[in-house]
Amino acid sequence: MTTSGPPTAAPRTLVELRTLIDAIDERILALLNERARIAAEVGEHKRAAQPSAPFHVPAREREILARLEALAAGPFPREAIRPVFQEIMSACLSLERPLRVAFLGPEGAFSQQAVKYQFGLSAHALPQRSIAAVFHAVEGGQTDYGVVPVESATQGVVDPTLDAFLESELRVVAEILLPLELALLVHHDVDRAAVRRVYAQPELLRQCERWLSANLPQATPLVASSATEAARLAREDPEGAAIAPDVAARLFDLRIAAEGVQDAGGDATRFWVLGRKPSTRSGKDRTSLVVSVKDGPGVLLRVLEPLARRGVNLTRIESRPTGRRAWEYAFFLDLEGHETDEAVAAALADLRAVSAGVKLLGSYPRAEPLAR
Ligand SMILES: O=C(O)C(=O)C[C@]1(C(=O)O)C=C[C@@H](O)C=C1
Repeated sequence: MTTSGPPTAAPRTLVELRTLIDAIDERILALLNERARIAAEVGEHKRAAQPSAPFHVPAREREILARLEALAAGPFPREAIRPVFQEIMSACLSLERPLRVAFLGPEGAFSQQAVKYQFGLSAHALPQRSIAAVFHAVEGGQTDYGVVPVESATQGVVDPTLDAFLESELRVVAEILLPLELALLVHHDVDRAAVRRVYAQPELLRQCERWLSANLPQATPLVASSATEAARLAREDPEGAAIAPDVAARLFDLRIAAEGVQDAGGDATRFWVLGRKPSTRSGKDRTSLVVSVKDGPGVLLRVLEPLARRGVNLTRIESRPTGRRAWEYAFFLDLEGHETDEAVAAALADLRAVSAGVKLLGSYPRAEPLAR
């Protein structure tokens, strides 16, 4: 039997398809240049109209990202929209005035990954020696923002961050949740089988135990003080390797021999972004605060009761001595909602009435954990 009908188009060849992609990329690039010219003009406008107006406008960026994600119709993956446009906005902003962000160094530390994730590659990330130094850089205006860990897989709750807040007027303006992504870093010319020693920070070593015994049974694990120190030690040991974030490979001229070497999934590090001005309401916010109380019977109840009464959801509570007065304790709380929400504002007023003091650390958009 013969079939008749319109001839079906022959599938396009690989060369044809790549030629089409080249032409589309050129159109995208032309559009990016057009966007960048407009952003530079926005910058001139800000400089002329209101010299003190912020160049970085997180609320506008969130609005752009939310609008584009809502428009997602595929096949371009929805989850790729945020990183692509975050990078575009970071690059456009660098034409207005590059953002300066202090982070807990050294170069290659997890906090630097958090800076890259939140502010894009065009931001100037400036490493600081301590959490206190990050606070000082933002307080003194040397940087626009600071990024510090607040709960980490390696340290649990990061005490110096919470303690620094007791003495600072800075605000938490955003939170960042990064999955713990660890890599095995080796020398360029060395095969994984030739590794004799693996350097790692103790908690990171614990997180990779099963992977190491299955994949590098011949290597002796050795403890380092940090992930970057592990990479430095591996660099100096011809038969050494390190467990570290992959960014450390470039900094220490090592090769990524394996990625995702941690055993358990879903472990995330939480960072706070410090700023000088409060963050505006996004509708999906978290509020962090410190409540100081004199020790005595029922103190915890006194702190929790106003929240329960106002229907405010508590997502975390930590207690520690304030170090200022004997038997004075500080409770660090995370609540759902923004400080300007009616229920949260009422609960804060109630807390002020029943405690020795309430210090608001900030209300900021809640971050969802990133998919691996
Ligand atoms: O709308 C602005 O105020 C801009 O500066 C433009 C722009 C963007 O690229 O869209 C850049 C940086 C700001 O953080 C927000 C948005």
